[in-house]
Amino acid sequence: MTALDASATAAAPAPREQEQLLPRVDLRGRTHDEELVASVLPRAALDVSAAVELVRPIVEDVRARGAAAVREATARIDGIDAGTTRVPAEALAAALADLDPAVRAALEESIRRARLVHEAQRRPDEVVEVAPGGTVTERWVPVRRVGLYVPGGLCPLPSSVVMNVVPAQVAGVRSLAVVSPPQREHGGLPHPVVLAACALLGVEEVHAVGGAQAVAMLAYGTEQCRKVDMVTGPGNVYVAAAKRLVRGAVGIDSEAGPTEIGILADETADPVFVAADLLSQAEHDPNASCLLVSPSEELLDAVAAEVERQFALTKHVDRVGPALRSQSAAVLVDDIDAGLALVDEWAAEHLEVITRDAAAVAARVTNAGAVFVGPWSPVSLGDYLAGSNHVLPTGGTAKFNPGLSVQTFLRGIHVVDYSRDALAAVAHHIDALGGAEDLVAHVAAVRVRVPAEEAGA
Ligand SMILES: NC(=O)c1ccc[n+]([C@@H]2O[C@H](COP(=O)([O-])OP(=O)(O)OC[C@H]3O[C@@H](n4cnc5c(N)ncnc54)[C@H](O)[C@@H]3O)[C@@H](O)[C@H]2O)c1
Ligand SMILES: N[C@H](CO)Cc1c[nH]c[nH+]1
Ligand SMILES: [Zn+2]
Repeated sequence: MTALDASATAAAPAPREQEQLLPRVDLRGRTHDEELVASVLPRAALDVSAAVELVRPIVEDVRARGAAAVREATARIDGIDAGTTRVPAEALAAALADLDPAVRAALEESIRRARLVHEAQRRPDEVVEVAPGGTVTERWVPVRRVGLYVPGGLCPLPSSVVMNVVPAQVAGVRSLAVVSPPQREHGGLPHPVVLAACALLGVEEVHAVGGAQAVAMLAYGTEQCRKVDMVTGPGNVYVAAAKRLVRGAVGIDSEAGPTEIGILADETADPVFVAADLLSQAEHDPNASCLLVSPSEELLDAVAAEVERQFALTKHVDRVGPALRSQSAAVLVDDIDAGLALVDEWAAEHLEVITRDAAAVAARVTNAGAVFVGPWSPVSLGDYLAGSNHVLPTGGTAKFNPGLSVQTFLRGIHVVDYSRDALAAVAHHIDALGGAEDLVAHVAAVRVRVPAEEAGA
């Protein structure tokens, strides 16, 4: 019995038909708590936790044996055996020289808009004078060396070069290494548009390696790639699992795994737009997830018909079909408030709000990687050209993780600078707190500087 069958037995929703695209779930009259959402709205069967055990041997092998293990994993999984992962400088230059001018213009505009948004995220150092002679400065310092993952298994994503590299550069990261899966039809190098995007942004270090072996190579270093301090970027469930495994050895950004779209819509939404947006994100991965939530039965009916119609015309049916059948749903709710509670609990990577007063409804959303307001802000705009970042948390981690930003690459270091008088003014408090914790050496470290017998100390 599936989780959906079980929930149907326990209460209202009808059993899902596995063959149906975007199966319907009726949640009218139900409270949208965590348990209900987990049981009724599935995420992919192969989740990050399950994939961790699958990629652990790859990550451990790379840690132990370095470049030889990377090479063997790449040969076994990607079917490419190359002596080195490093992409030659000439290949980067050639990819840029050969880049289609229309794609170059689009990348340049995408970079320009992303820079505008990400430069606004830069934080100035804050100096706080806590007491006369006593300051604490928060100094924002970039991570020194980062590894940026650019997907390329099912389709190459040059737009993810922009989304990784722009915030890292704006943050002031000095050393960047981009990794992206080797492509058999391109001589074992990453896709030429990925290489061209790197060249356009001035990235010089690119490695032709993908999956868990790429993440492990960055995290532990090999003879061919110097260890990084942080790994960021989106990827499939194996990439997300590997990032979870290396966390601690390096920093990571959020778990930006298989794509998700949630749409909260009412009867004012155009079913053609809604269906197109669901398909647009389902085409990333058979493990992608799509959730439509509405109080309008008429809209759900119209979208169901549109999904069938557009599915018959779409290219990547091998990905869209499983995504829409296995971990997607169209959910009928009582009203927009109930819909908001549901999408907040699901915590989508992307959430579109296509309702009357969409901006006001969107302002009430608390859990989502990014929110898209009204009919003219589809997720595809954010994927490429809005200026927002498309590397976003998935699997419900939007409840506690933000998308990739300039802050991802910065650490706030507190710099404490007190004068003797400022220290003396609080020494009696340190006596009290150090005494309460029975940490006498802490108290002594202050009292050797400002003895208790001094007046005012
Ligand atoms: N959340 C986000 O911000 C975001 C953004 C863009 C893309 N994405 C997601 O990125 C993913 C891209 O996936 P992709 O597969 O096209 O490319 P990918 O580069 O993420 O993964 C490809 C690599 O996975 C490895 N791999 C494949 N099958 C494996 C297996 N069975 N065991 C171990 N390793 C295996 C291979 O080494 C391959 O090189 C999609 O899921 C997409 O939805 C997410
Ligand atoms: N929708 C993806 C994030 O989940 C990002 C992307 C890149 N290219 C197209 N789409
Ligand atoms: Zn997309």
